[in-house]
Amino acid sequence: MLLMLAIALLSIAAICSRLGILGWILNGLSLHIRDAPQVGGKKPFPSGPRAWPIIGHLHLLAKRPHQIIRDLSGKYGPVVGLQLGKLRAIAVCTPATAKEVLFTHDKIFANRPYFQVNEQFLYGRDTSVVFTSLCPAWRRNRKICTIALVTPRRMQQLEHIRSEEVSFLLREIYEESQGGRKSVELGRYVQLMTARLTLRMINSEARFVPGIEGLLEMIKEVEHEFSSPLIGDFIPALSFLDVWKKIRVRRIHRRMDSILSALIVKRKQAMLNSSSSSFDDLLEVLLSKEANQNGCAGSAAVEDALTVEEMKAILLEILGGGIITTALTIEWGLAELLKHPRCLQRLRKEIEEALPKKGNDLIREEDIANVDFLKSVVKEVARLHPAVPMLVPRISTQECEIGGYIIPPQTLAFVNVWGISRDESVWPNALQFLPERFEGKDVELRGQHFELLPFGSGRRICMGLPLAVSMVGLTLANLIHHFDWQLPEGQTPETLNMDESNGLNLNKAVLTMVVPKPRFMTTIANAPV
Ligand code: HEM
Repeated sequence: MLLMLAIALLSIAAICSRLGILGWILNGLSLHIRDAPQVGGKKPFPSGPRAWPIIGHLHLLAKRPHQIIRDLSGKYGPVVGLQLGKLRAIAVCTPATAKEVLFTHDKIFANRPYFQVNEQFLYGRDTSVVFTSLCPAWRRNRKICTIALVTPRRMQQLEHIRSEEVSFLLREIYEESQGGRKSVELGRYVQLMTARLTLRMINSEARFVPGIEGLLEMIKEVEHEFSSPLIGDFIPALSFLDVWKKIRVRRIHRRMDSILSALIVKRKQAMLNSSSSSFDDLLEVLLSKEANQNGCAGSAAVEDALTVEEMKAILLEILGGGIITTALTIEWGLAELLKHPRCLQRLRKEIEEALPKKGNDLIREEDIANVDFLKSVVKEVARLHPAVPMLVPRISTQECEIGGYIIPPQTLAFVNVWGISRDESVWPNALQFLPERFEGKDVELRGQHFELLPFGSGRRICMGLPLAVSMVGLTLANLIHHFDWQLPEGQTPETLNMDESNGLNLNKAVLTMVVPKPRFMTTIANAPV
């Protein structure tokens, strides 16, 4: 995981300590990052736990770092200081310090750190959105994607795709469970749905493209590699340990590249063949900005033109950024509702009361726009199970002050939104699933409330937020309206496993197996394929 380095070094350490050598040396050499004396009332750098020689705290990030950082913050306070090989880092763990990073010093922390894996997957530096530094290319790419995918107007235009995909999900679950006779792995079908949806927004012709399972698996492989930077990024002298990972990344990248290249070539051909038709998707928008030999795109300025590599990098990030995160949130959401049948019943009742004609039709977004309890459920799921628990890391460009500490430039910053959500002093009964806590409260997911930040905040806030929130609400509403959910034999709501597994995203450790008993046979049987 995050650091193969830690594993490699720990294995070396394990072997050596068996020989009785290294354990002794490391123990003697380990450092404590301590509060240095205050200068003018400010403290130079936040304290942290003992750092190992060379690797510092890299080993702490190897497994569920958000949990480890939360525990450390209990001991070291709202800002934990870390040393990750050659890089200094802070992890902020309270709404006030998160606000300082994401709002007060938004511009200073609006850059992403550079890792070699990103450069390899994304065809160079600053080619896309998520891992691009704060530069004109980032602004341009983010604007292109926002306009093509998630402005209010675009959300409205693409509503039919979201509905069709939810409808298809209902039918697929129905069929796979043989009409409610056997259990299904919910997360898998939800991931396939979000994958199909994203692919259709990128390529409107992709509706019946086979091989979505293969693409999903590849995206998971890409994400897995992204989640563990190379050792050389932190300790250049040890970059020889990266050799296998580099080979693996090159292989996956080549496979992914051939898919993206084929997509672009096919579309260019289709655009040549049909001068009039409009594809109305992200691919079309990107290709309309393709740079010609002079580096321009039609009449657009040079800086507005995109190279083919930039297009592929953007496509890869949109595929990688939205599919798993949205699916995980839906899966955690249904699992919480199954664990809390009272909430499920209340939600079902309030949805049904809001429907224009009760019965078996697919629920549309407009039907549930005013169901406040659904909004509360979505917020509560995102609070307890933020799919990206420590946001995407930022890096500072100037010296600034966080939590009374002076933070030098080039410091990595993690915002532990998972930890903030589970802090009893911020959220009473923090570990309980209580959607009611949002009733009558003006707390939204859009990054203005620093106690609730599953999508981040500031200029680097999640670009896909409106899409993600709509899909989570729409899917949960339809799943509980169209099915009665039973747990497989021997399981009860109380024993439903809610453990987290390891990884960049907040995956469930144990698959959610459920038996969906259809409530209205006709809708599901007639759902479009
Ligand atoms: C429940 C689903 C999702 C969650 C929890 C989520 C979460 C996040 C988080 C935490 C960030 C980093 C924010 C920060 O650094 O402050 C982010 C960035 C981003 N997300 Fe999402 N995301 C989700 C869905 C999506 C979807 C559906 C898309 C695209 C269609 C998307 C596209 C992006 C992009 C492009 C960025 C980079 C923004 C930038 O750096 O300027 N996300 N997301």
